[in-house]
Amino acid sequence: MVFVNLANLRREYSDRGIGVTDLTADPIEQFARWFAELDKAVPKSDTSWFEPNAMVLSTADAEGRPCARTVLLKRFGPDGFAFYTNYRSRKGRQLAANPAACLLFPWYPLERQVIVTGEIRKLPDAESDAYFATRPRGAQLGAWASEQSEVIADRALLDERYTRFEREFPETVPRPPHWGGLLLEPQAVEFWQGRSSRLHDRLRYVREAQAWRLERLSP
Ligand SMILES: Cc1cc2nc3c(=O)[nH]c(=O)nc-3n(C[C@H](O)[C@H](O)[C@H](O)COP(=O)(O)O)c2cc1C
Ligand SMILES: Cc1ncc(COP(=O)(O)O)c(C=O)c1O
Repeated sequence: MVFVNLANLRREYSDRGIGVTDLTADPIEQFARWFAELDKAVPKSDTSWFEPNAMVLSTADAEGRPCARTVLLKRFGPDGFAFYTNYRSRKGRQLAANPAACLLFPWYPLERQVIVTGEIRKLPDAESDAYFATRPRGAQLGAWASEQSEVIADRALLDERYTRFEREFPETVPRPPHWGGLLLEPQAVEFWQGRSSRLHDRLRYVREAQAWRLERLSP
């Protein structure tokens, strides 16, 4: 039996604070600033396996049971945060029943996290088509081969399906109708900056009728 005590794993965070006046009026602009800082700060060597656009997507089923997984952010702007997936996957089915969701960006290299909550809707087919066309052929065929989130008896079945679709689509691979983009429209965006003595800064934008309200949360 394994028992591992991790109580001694502890880091003290630096005191790179954020104040209300440091932030832009619009959370998407603020997100763009932090994203640019992260991109600059993180080395792009092969040995540093860090995906700056990776985010943890949390969803819940109709009964409110939560689950989470990593997905890649593919664009963000005034309308929200977009990623691509299989609409028939577990997350796809959950979101069809309950569009409420949360995105968490674990930007530990800068002692930061950003948490976005809101509702998710499908991107227009034309946008999904355009994005799908930019993916490498292997990933395009993979989207056909994988019945994402279903139990499979054997890895070989996946490879067989891949080969079958490789033959079916010798040239252009069309986008599977069950694969495409989802957009989270933010209702609240929290920017978290680690500080000493666990007295971190947390500043949250909350959407109101005309503008965003900015509030400070206790750490
Ligand atoms: C770094 C990373 C990036 C990922 N990006 C995506 C993605 O953009 N879209 C996706 O469907 N799955 C992505 N995955 C796989 C998901 O984490 C997950 O296993 C899959 O979507 C099935 O989730 P579900 O069963 O909850 O629907 C990624 C995994 C990792 C570790
Ligand atoms: C299953 C799956 N779908 C989609 C993506 C992200 O899209 P793309 O492959 O176009 O980067 C990933 C990225 O890891 C993935 O694992």
